[in-house]
This record gives sequence, structure tokens and C-alpha cells, in this order.
Amino acid sequence: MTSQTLKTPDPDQIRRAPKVLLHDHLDGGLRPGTVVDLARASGYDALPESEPDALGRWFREAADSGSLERYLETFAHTCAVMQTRDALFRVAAECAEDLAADGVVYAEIRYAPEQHLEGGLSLEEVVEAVNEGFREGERRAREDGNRIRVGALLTAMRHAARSLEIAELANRYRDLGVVGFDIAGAEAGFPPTRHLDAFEYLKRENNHFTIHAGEAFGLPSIWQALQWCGADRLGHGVRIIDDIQVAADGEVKLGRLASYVRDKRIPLELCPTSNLQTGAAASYAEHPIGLLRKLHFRATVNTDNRLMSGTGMSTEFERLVETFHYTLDDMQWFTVNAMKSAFIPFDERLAMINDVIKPGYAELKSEWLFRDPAAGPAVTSGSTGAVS
Ligand SMILES: O=c1[nH]cnc2c1ncn2[C@@H]1O[C@H](CO)[C@@H](O)[C@H]1O
Ligand SMILES: [Zn+2]
Repeated sequence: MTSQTLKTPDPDQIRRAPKVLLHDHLDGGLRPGTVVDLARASGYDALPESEPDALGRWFREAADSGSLERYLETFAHTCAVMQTRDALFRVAAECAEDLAADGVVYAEIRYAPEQHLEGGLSLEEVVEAVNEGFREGERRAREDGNRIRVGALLTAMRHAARSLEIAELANRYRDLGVVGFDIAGAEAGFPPTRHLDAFEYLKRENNHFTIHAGEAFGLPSIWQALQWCGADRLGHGVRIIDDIQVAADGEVKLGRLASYVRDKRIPLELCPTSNLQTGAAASYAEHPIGLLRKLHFRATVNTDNRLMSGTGMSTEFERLVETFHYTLDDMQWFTVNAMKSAFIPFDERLAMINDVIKPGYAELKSEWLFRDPAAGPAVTSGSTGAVS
């Protein structure tokens, strides 16, 4: 290892580093200007602001409530303008384009088809419009010299009763752009076991699913998601920290559930900024991701809702780099964790890791060797030579 390996990456390196995103809501990632355009086109007159910058600020502030329930109220506006084929296509295309421009090479984007039927579309038409939008976004990204692959996750809302139907839909569109299933929405009062039939169906079909659990509600929710429902991954899962004790002398003790999650390499789809907004964590410094990374949980970094959190993958990593002094090696570790945990076939995950992610980080890590000497010293910290 050289001293350069210890240096934290700058924002430009973070943006150029290949990143993998497993937890991002389509209806939580619209461009503010697109919300304004689509509202105008559809005659939706309930937007709280009519100018894109002000609207973007409104979403961030409204979502900054400290409560998941109030955070979720903001989705009424985005869902309202996503009720036609053209709107869904546009939002999906821009989503893929924006992620690619931010250095994301692989993304699984989720949304709840049942929330997009008010304009008369069928569930199938919703899925097809979004899939076509993703393909268009991938194409535009290629034109811009970026590479991204996007898969869809179909979400069922946990307060509703359509989960089996949505699970069947996910299964029907398997290999046609949909890579898995999820449940989302308010957690307290809506345990995942209400949707057991959907999960059992997907298991019988050898299909994949993740469950939002351990965000607004703690260990019982995580336990149910894993041991009753059989989730492949945990959406957030951040409250697994409640089952980890750190003594004053630094000794760490994992409870049975935390041990299970770590031993079984259950992926945690952590979303730091979103957690600060809903009150699941008090600050970046206190966010459990720091400890979970040290303890080698299968931790991944995600955006959740780029519009409501005013964030992106690079922004999330910037905050983590500032807070925990992560290096490119740490970034690569989170990224490989995410790619290993994706719902696409094993050989494709492996190729993404070996042929895209690792070479991408190697390239970034090698840049200092070829820099212009006139540009100043090669490293700014730990610059005394090899350390191991
Ligand atoms: O962090 C979250 N926790 C739980 N549910 C969420 C979160 N973010 C978004 N949604 C919910 O998922 C739906 C489909 O995308 C959104 O409409 C929102 O209600
Ligand atoms: Zn979410």
C-alpha cells in the first residue's frame, strides 16, 4: 500500500468513481424542473411552488421532518405528475441519465406501479413505460460517453393489499427489465408479515426481493423481514445497530440477530442522508454506517430519494468521506458489496466487479503516478512514503 491509498478522494474523483446503487425510488428522484413541466402539462395545480429551484428546496425542507410518515407525504406531488405513459417514460429516462452522469454504472430503481394508475394506465403499461424510459436513458448515457445498466424493482405499498398482484407482475416481467420486488411505505403498524403470501409466492418462483425494514421501526421489523418473510436484502436495516453493544473499552458484542445478519452477509441498503431526515440517525458522524463498515457487515451506500434529500451517489460518498475519511479503497469496498448484492445473475455481477468496478478504481488510484509535477506535491496527507 502506498501513502496515496490513504488519501481521501476529492469530489471530482468521487464523481468519476464507478458506483452501484441498489436503493433509489423513481418517484423520489425527479428533477424539480421536470415536476414543474409535468404538472403544467397535466393540469396538476397543487404544487407548493411553481419555480424549479424553489420547488427543489421545498421538497428538501418538507422531507426534513424527523418523521417517516411526514417524509412520505411529499410523494403525493411526484406521484400526481407520473400518471401517463409519457410522464413515466420521461422520468425513467432522466433518472438513468442523471445517475450515469453521476458515475453510477449499475442501478436498481424501485417504484410502486399501483401508485400510477390514476390516468387509466394498466399495471403492465406502467411497467413497460418505465422500462422503455430506462432503455432510453441508458442510450442517452452511452451517447454522452457514460455507461449504466438499470434494472427495475417493483414495490408494493405496505398499507395496501396489492402485494401478491405486484409480486406476480414482477415475476411476469422478470428478464424483461424487472429484477426484483420490494415493499415500502410507513413501517410502524404495517409489519411485513401482512404480505407473506407475496413473499412465499416469490420464493416458490425463485425470485428476489428486498424489504424496507429497520428504518422507522427497530429489530422486530428486521427479524420479521428476514426470518418470516425471507428477504434477500434489507431496505435500510440501519436499526440493526440496536443489537450491537460497544463497551467503554471498545469491545463489541453482537446480539443473535446482528450476528445472523453479518454471518449470512445480508446486504444492508443504507441511506445516510434520508436517515437524517426521517430521524433514524442524528448526524453523519453518528450514523451507524461507520461502525457497520468497521465490523464488516455487507453495508452498501444508497440515495433513497434524490429529490427529497437533495442528494446523489457522489454527494452521499462526499459526506461519508468528510465524516469517516474514507479512501478510494473504502469506496470500492462499498461498491463491490453493492454489486455482489444486486439481483442480476451471478456471472453479470462478477463481470461488473472485475471488468468495470475494479479497473475503474485502479485507474483512479493510479492517476497520481502520472500527474504534472508542476501541479505541486503528489499527496497532501500521509506523504512520507510507503506504509506497508
Ligand atoms: O425511505 C422510505 N421508507 C419507506 N417508504 C419509502 C421510502 N422512500 C420512499 N418510500 C415510499 O415508496 C414509494 C414507492 O417508491 C414512494 O411513493 C414512497 O411512498
Ligand atoms: Zn426507500
